[in-house]
Amino acid sequence: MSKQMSHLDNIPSTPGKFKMDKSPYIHNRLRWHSSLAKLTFWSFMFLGLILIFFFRSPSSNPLPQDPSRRSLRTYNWGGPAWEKRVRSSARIRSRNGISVLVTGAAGFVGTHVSAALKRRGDGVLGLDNFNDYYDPSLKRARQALLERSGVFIVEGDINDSALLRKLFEVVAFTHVMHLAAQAGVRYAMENPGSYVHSNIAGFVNLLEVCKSANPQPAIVWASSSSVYGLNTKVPFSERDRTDQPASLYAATKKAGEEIAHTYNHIYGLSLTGLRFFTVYGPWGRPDMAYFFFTRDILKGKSISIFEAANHGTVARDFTYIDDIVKGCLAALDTAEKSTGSGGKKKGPAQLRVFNLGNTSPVPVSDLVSILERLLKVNAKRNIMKLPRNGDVQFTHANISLAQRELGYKPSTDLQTGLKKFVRWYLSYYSGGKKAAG
Ligand SMILES: O=C(O)[C@H]1O[C@H](OP(=O)(O)OP(=O)(O)OC[C@H]2O[C@@H](n3ccc(=O)[nH]c3=O)[C@H](O)[C@@H]2O)[C@H](O)[C@@H](O)[C@H]1O
Repeated sequence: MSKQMSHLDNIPSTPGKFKMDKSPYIHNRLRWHSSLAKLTFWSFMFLGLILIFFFRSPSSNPLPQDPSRRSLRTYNWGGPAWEKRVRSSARIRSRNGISVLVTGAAGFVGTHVSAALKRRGDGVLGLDNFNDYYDPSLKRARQALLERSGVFIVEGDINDSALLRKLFEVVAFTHVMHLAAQAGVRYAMENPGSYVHSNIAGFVNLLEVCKSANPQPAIVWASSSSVYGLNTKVPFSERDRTDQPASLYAATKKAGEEIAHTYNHIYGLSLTGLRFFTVYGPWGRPDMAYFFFTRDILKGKSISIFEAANHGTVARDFTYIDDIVKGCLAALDTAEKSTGSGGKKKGPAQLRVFNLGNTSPVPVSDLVSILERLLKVNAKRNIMKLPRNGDVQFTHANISLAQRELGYKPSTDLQTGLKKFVRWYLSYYSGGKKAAG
């Protein structure tokens, strides 16, 4: 040890100043003491700086940035007043009505579906964790909208088994409309954990509680067009292969479909997966292209429009929210009862998957042209190669199965749907509200 010390000590700090002392041992000891004092001083300074940084850092906020950590937030639920609100919101107010737990109720599709169910007299209880994947104030505004129509949204996470069990204790839900998920194709590369947390762990947790509920509810849930991945056969049919996902988001939705199969097979849960195709409309998601293109065109910022190799067109089967809502309600109305009870299967149960698309793909550049006309502003177009981050070149739904079984018949073209979106956007973000992001 001392050998090593003197060796380190003898290395000159400044070249040319090296001089051997007559008493190297004493000299080295003095230098060692002063180094130790310096080291202690700087260590304290460093520690102090770390502490200051830690306490001032935004990551010590109660709402951290990482969604998987965000969902570890504790929520306040329970108590007689809370139970009363839950019961009242879930109370059926029409003959033959159903009582539905809607997860992700403050989300885009969740808000529209909850409002539609409530309008026709069904009992609706919302559940949402209000995470900040995108502007939470938009979720709060949707919550306020639902509140006015008598829908209560419980604040909590689908990973919280105690909360879910409590909800089923208070209300014997006939159906669950499961729309809570980590959405977005490209964000999966930034935060893969949040997809596993919500789309896989959260879904399994929900199914675990549903399988043990008595009676078991029938479950309709959001899968995605992205499960078709690299499939090139068009239009995409439910019979086509879905084993080549192009993003982790798609892989977690595909996993969800397999998990649904398992719970149907073992526990007799009635399960219907809906493969949504790029849903858009008023109260939409700010992370989606039509939404942030609108914001950026209005701000005069350039937008990136993706194109495939050799100037290939990138297109989406954009589907208007009202059509999707009709598909969701039809799926709930045609869902058969689950067959199990007390966690045991009593007989075979219904297992379905449907495409809910518009069956009329539109190139992204045409979407931009429509927005330009509606906004009366020319977009600053920046044509870019389709990045390799999960995007696929095109989507196109074959909807004949949904047509046959659900009476699903989309009726809104992109021009009409975007007109409604733009009208909402302009009114929502006027009056002091700022565009998200
Ligand atoms: O159907 C689904 O299951 C998914 O639909 C949606 O995914 P996508 O179809 O990828 O929608 P979205 O991001 O709006 O991009 C639209 C188009 O704009 C192109 N695009 C995108 C961004 C950009 O900067 N430039 C661009 O050209 C882009 O290449 C694409 O062609 C949902 O977000 C997703 O959660 C999931 O529900």
